[in-house]
Amino acid sequence: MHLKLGSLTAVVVSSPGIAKILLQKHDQVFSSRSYPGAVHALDHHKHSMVWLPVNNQWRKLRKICKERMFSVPSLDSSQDSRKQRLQKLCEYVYSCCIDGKAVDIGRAAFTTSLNLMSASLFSEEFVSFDSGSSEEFKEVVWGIMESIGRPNLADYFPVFRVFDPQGILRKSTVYFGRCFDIFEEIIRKRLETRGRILSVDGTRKCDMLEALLDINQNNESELSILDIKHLLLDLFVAGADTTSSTVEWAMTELLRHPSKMLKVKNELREVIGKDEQVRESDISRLPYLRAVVKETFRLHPAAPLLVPHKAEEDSEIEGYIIPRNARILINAWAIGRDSSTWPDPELFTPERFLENETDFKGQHFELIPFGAGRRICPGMPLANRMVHMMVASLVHNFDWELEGGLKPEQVDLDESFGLTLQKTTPLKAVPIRLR
Ligand SMILES: CC(C)C1=CCC2=C(CC[C@H]3C(C)(C)CCC[C@]23C)C1
Repeated sequence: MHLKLGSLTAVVVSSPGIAKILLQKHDQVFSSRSYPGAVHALDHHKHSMVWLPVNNQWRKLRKICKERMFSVPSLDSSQDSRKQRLQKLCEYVYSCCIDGKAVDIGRAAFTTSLNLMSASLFSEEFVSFDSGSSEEFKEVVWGIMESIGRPNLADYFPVFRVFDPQGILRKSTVYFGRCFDIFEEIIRKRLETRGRILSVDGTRKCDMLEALLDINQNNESELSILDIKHLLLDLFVAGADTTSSTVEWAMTELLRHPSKMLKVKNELREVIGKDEQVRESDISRLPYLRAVVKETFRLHPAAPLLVPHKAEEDSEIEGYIIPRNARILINAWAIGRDSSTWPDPELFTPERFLENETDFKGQHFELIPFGAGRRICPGMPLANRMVHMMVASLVHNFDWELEGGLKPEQVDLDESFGLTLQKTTPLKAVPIRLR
């Protein structure tokens, strides 16, 4: 589809075949980014792995993510601190259970996602479920999502850019600045303790910040402290709301289909054991849980149009002319509901993934919630663990009743699209203690 958005030309791709051509076969021409004006805040576009074109700086950041932060050994080493944060989620849900209070699944998952990210990055807790302590960080990330998510007139009519008519650039600059202040404090404290620990060879933390500071301390030109702050900003914005909205959609679909909820519960009870907790290494032994997550990614991709690509030069694809500088939107949402690819696309049927090996890791273009090709989401390995572990913990440790005696078929699937695909009415469910 070709859209004229003000002075911007957009091309929307809604079929797996064309997505494969743009993201894999001809990915050189299409692997740059077309980005919203807000990304200029604090010159983020000059440092951000998400928004940089494919150049040496971009390759360097991707290499650090792949080898030092999201590799299996690196993720395994921060597994225990994530486990503690999941324990906190279960304690919070348990407290609601005792009070007979409903849980806002999306909000609880957002807090947990932030804590799982900060556990992996800094091995420390960031936000708590009740308001108050470091609520500020939650508010900052929320604010960034909100300000970037809103359509910006200046993006479609560049002549307005200098006026910043909706104040989006100004707000983003304030939010980014507050984020950087928080990161600066964490980095300063860590550099101090690192100095002491290295001298008395105490137990160093094994989190991603250690890996980043190792690189920075060895070769400042390789990765500056400023680069680290921009990278942390990308990771939190990319990893928090996307993970929590996916968990909320998964729980929504399971509450709409009690028989599927029961199948996940039974699989967890058989494989893990009634009184045991799920571990990240168990995920590969839980095929039905994995099928539920894949079906959630198919119907409710957190970034329905992925991250906008840009055509570097005029090109012809399957007879269509894509003009230079066109904004390319890959419609992962439509691809996941394409009736010529998926039988009964509207039905939530995880069973469809039990017969075949279709996966979401970028090989199968009919399921690309993380994108594909060289710009595929670098955080996918961590996202994969967080989503499976949050759904498994909520389902394995509690039974759930819909608030206000709502019937499963009454749970609505309305979507509101900000930056990520939000559920319009937050999912509220009452936890019933199993044991
Ligand atoms: C402006 C910066 C902080 C920023 C980084 C990453 C992102 C931003 C907005 C859109 C957002 C999603 C597409 C929802 C998921 C991946 C990360 C990304 C692309 C905003």
